[in-house]
Amino acid sequence: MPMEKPKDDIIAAIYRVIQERKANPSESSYTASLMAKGVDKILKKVGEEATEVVIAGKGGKREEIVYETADLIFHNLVLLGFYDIDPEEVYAELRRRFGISGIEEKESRVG
Ligand SMILES: N=c1c2ncn([C@@H]3O[C@H](COP(=O)(O)OP(=O)(O)OP(=O)(O)O)[C@@H](O)[C@H]3O)c2ncn1[C@@H]1O[C@H](COP(=O)(O)O)[C@@H](O)[C@H]1O
Repeated sequence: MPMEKPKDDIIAAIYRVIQERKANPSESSYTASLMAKGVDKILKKVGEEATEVVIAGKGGKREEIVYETADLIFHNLVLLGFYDIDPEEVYAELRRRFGISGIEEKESRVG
């Protein structure tokens, strides 16, 4: 039976599926196969997908930028899943930065 499409936080929903695939791997799961290959394979995919975002960005086609960005976000979520880092931790970091100018933040860094 196909999974019901989540109506709210798609990132949280995908992360839950990733954690479920990690805990209960099956042969039909791409996520499980990636996890089984280890972190270097996940990192390779993140690198490839990031490069594809760059190529799509150069091409300027909205549809391709959206498609490749979705691939990159998904593979980033697999990396977070590998280390059991909940996307909420990334949201919290983004919330902490909210309203702080990037230039100001860089100047305030020590070292
Ligand atoms: N969002 C995604 C998602 N985005 C991309 N992909 C897969 O990522 C892969 C990347 O494609 P590529 O052509 O770059 O890679 P490839 O050639 O297949 O792989 P390599 O040979 O490079 O290892 C494809 O198999 C895509 O289907 C995804 N696979 C899964 N999800 C989500 O994860 C859920 C669980 O998926 P399974 O683990 O497969 O059940 C799904 O319901 C989706 O919500």
